[in-house]
Amino acid sequence: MPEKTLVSDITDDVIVPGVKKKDPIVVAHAVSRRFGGLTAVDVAHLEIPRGSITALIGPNGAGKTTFFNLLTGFDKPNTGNWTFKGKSLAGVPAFKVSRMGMVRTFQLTKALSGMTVLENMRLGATKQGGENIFISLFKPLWKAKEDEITERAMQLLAKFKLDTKKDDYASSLSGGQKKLLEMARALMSSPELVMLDEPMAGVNPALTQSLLGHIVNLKDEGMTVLFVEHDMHMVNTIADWVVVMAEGKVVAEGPPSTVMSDPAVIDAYLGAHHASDLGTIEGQLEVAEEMESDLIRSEVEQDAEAAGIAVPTHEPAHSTDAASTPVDGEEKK
Ligand SMILES: Nc1ncnc2c1ncn2[C@@H]1O[C@H](COP(=O)(O)OP(=O)(O)OP(=O)(O)O)[C@@H](O)[C@H]1O
Repeated sequence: MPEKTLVSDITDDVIVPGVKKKDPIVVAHAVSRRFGGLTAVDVAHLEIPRGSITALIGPNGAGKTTFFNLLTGFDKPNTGNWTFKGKSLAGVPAFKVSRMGMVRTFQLTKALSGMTVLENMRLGATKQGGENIFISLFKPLWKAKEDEITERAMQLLAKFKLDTKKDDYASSLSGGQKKLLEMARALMSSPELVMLDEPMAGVNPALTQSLLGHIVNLKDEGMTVLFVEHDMHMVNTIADWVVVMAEGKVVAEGPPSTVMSDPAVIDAYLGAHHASDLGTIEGQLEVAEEMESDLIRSEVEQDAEAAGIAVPTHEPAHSTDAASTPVDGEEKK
């Protein structure tokens, strides 16, 4: 079990959606994005705590990926502003955002299939020598820069156990290995905030533990992590803080233990009209069966175990078994 950041290190305020953090790395305010008549994102206020692991959860279509796209400059909002390390990022294009230390991965990996693993890594390096006209004129200067980039790439590949695959085409990697490559590539720019969109989706169970370990390591190395995930076991295990979105809005936030049993969160997943009494273990078990997902499951399991009630097993909404592993990393978003 990774060491969790104390709630008192994150905030001293009463925990409500939009609560102020002691040391926020991102502060978003009044951010909205509409697609025709649909408001996909409508975040009144959200602060992401520095040096912690924050999970962004919510039902399908809640606006999580769209919010990621906005923060990282891959999409433009209709309204709002946000800062990263105190600097305004609204209107800053994606490549500049990553240079400023905020990088992201995608729900379906964007490893370039026709390039080798090492070439993919080298693309992740920012401020390459060839981009500077002065440096590009002097071979010793750009050669030294190139060597430095390759060395860093090889160090990261070794860490992610992909070094023996450096000359393989990215297309030959499994879904999980592509996720690892994407994470390793994101680290080429030495970011301060790493944003991961569904890091566990399509990953073979054999690699999930390794991926979890790598995410926890990012925090141990001083980085802030923000990740979107449907796998509630993962959220419970590694997140210090959980933000819940529904219909574009932040409906709840807090430490995993309280958020998972918050009726507003259960409503967000199930709709407001369900009969189960969430105040009882039996009621929680009914909800767990009804929603057919992992939400609140680990909480319920712990409570049920304590009360000696058997918990029926089920597949998570977003299966992580090998059968669901994408053949190739072609992106949907
Ligand atoms: N480019 C687009 N054009 C039109 N509608 C879009 C576009 N992108 C997203 N949407 C809509 O915006 C809403 C939010 O989508 P988004 O992908 O952000 O949700 P999500 O919470 O990431 O969902 P999931 O968990 O399924 O990935 C959805 O209703 C989606 O259909």
